[in-house]
Amino acid sequence: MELITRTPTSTVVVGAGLAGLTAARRLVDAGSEVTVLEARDRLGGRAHSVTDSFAEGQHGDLGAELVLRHYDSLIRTCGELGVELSDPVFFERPDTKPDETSLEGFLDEGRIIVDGELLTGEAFREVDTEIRKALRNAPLARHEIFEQWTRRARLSPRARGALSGVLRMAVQYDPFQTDGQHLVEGRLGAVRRIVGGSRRLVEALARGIDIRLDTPVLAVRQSGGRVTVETESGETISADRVIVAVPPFVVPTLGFDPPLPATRIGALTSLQRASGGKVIAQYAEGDAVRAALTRGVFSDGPINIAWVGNPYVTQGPAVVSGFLCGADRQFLESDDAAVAGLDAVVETAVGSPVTRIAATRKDWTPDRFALAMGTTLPAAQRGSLAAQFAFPDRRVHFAGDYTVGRLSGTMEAAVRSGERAADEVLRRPGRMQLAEIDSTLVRG
Ligand SMILES: Cc1cc2nc3c(=O)[nH]c(=O)nc-3n(C[C@H](O)[C@H](O)[C@H](O)COP(=O)(O)OP(=O)(O)OC[C@H]3O[C@@H](n4cnc5c(N)ncnc54)[C@H](O)[C@@H]3O)c2cc1C
Repeated sequence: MELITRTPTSTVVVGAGLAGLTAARRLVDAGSEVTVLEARDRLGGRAHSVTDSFAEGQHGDLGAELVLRHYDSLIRTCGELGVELSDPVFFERPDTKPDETSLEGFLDEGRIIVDGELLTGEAFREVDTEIRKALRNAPLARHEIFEQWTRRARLSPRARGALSGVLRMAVQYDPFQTDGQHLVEGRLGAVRRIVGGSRRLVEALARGIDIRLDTPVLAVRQSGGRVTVETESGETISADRVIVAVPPFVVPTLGFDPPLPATRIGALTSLQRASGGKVIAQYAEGDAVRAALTRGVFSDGPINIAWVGNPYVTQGPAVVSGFLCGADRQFLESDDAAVAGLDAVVETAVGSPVTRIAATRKDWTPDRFALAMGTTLPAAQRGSLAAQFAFPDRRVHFAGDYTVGRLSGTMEAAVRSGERAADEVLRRPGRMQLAEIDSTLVRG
């Protein structure tokens, strides 16, 4: 049953990441009046491409980069906006068999570094055989923590080391925090990039939208059928609806009046944080680096994986992205340690010294507008958690990569959530489901 109501005409979107920009784009395209308030002096949030110090106009992505084959909404959006995607690269072995787990798909000669040694020949075969035997004889139980499984299955330190890099490909947690389910379900498959960096999508989404940068939001207040957003500088902006599209760990830093329900706060504060970020460097020996690292090289060190960030560039220097994730604060906090760590991974993979042209690094954990790289919702509860996070609170809607179940913590989740939040605002113009009446009209 539906009730005829006034069509919402104005919306404030808080946060100009992929979720907020997707929502704003959809609303503007539907003829709505939209204002986006963004805390930073730039767009994109955790989709952040940088070019400044790199030679030959190359870029690096300090945040989101890999576009997976099942990113349907993102791939469609790129198509609609004329944003080019690269050809795919396989990180897993392209010949991975249907009955192999994604973890087995990553077991590949010459692509895993343990204790500073690239596993090739007999050394690789030993580790490969041991891991496959362990998976067969003591299969990972559903939701068993990865570290627990390596002990139950009596893996040698070398095999554990090999897998500690591989497992952080799936989620950026430490082995003692990673649900083994993430490693056995699904496949990464072919991986594409946004040509020119994630900023190309960000710029295309933002075109023609009223966006105010350097405008951190302090509080969101609902009363009298309107929502008022208060900024840190004391400005207030009223609208029919608000879409809050900030990262999950930032939501508890905003004031909500009336306060958010206890269940939502409880769920938000229980989320696991993926700490860390990326170190990116450009190397002069482009061909050698491309040959060794285009499909990614795993390591048991703090840089768990490094890959060529611009594989569609086939000449000149190569840009390499290294993931810095986990609890090793020394690496997360020091430019020198992070860059030296990436150099070591690249040199080991290439097998000879390399010349670094430029480098940059970002740790997202202390960044007050992110407070982490992100989160992957726990496999066992992701459906219920995502439903809770996505549920509107009267006139306040929520978007962001944590409000989508299976793909939480990805660009695809951010885009899908933005579309969903915009549709909530636009839905059935002038009509409201009976179930929403209490929350949006009676209590609002
Ligand atoms: C290092 C790293 C690598 C990644 N790699 C990949 C990858 O390869 N593939 C992939 O799919 N995903 C990847 N991700 C995840 C991806 O970046 C995110 O899932 C996605 O960008 C999240 O978009 P979002 O809009 O939900 O959040 P965000 O991008 O974080 O956007 C939220 C916005 O809200 C703003 N904001 C925060 N607080 C306030 C406030 N008080 N007032 C106003 N604005 C505020 C922020 O500044 C930000 O712009 C990676 C992330 C990181 C950090």
